[in-house]
Amino acid sequence: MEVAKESDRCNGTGWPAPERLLHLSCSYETNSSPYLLLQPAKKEMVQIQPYVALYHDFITDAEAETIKGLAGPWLQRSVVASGEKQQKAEYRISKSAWLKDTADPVVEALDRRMAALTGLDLRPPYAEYLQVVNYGLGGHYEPHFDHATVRELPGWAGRGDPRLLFLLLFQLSAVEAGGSTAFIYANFSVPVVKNAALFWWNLRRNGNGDGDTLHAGCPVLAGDKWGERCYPRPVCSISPSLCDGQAKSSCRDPGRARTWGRSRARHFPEETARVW
Ligand SMILES: O=C(O)CCC(=O)C(=O)O
Ligand SMILES: [Fe+2]
Repeated sequence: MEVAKESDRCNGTGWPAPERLLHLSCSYETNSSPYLLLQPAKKEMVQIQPYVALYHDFITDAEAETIKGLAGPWLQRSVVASGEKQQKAEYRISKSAWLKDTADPVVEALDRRMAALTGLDLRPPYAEYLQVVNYGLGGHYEPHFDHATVRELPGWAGRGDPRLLFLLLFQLSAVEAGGSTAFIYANFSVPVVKNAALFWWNLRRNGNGDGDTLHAGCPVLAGDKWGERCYPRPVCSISPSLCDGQAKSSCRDPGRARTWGRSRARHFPEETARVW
C-alpha cells in the first residue's frame, strides 16, 4: 500500500476509494440506553478499518461554551508520554487542561452520555478525567499512535494497561481552515464538525494495537480548535484474551474485561464482520 503523507491528508486529497465506502452508513443509535432513547446518537460511519465514526450534535453549543469556560484558566502547554515521564514536544503544539467529573453538571452529563454510547464504564480508574485541548493558529499534533507501541514500556506490568483503548474527541468549536484529523496509513481525513464527537478504536478486539490508526491533528490555518478528549485507561482492556500470556500481570479485573468485550460487540456491530 502506498503510504500517504501527512500533508496530503491534511489537504483533504486522500478520500477513501469508492469501493471502500460501500459499507458506510448513517444511523440513529440508542444502544438500549434510556439516555439515548430520548435523544439518539446520530452516527456517521467514516471507515470500518480502522474503525472511525462521527457522532453529530453530540454536545450542545451551551455545553461546549461551559466546558471551554471551565478549562480556560487551567490550560497549559500539552505534554506527551516519554517513558515514565511527561514532557513537552514540538510534535504536539496545543494547550490542555483536565476536568474532574465533579467540576460541573455538564461534565457529569457528558460522562453519562459517553457511557451510554460505548457501553463502557468510563469513570476513574477506568478512564482519566476528560481533557480539554486547545490548538491555536498553527497548532497541530503530528502523526502518532494513541496506544503504546513498545510492549516493554515502563509501568506496563505494574500500573495496568498503558494503551489507549479508543479515543473520543468532542469538537467544541468550528475551525475556519485546517484542523482535520488525518489517518495517515488509512488515507483519509475527517474535518472538524462543531459539536460532533469523533470516535475511533485504537486497540483491536484481541487487545493488540491497531497499526492502521496512525493519525495526526492537522495544523489549524485559521481560527482555533477546541476539543475534549475522553481518555480511557482500561485495566485489562477489552478482551479476556488479554488476561492470558504477557499482559497477565496488568490484569486486575478480568470480569470487567469480559463485560467490556461484550459491550463492544453489542454497541459496535459493524466490527463483528471483521476477521481478527
Ligand atoms: O486533534 C486531533 O485531531 C487529534 C488528536 C489526537 O490525536 C489525540 O488527542 O491523541
Ligand atoms: Fe492521538
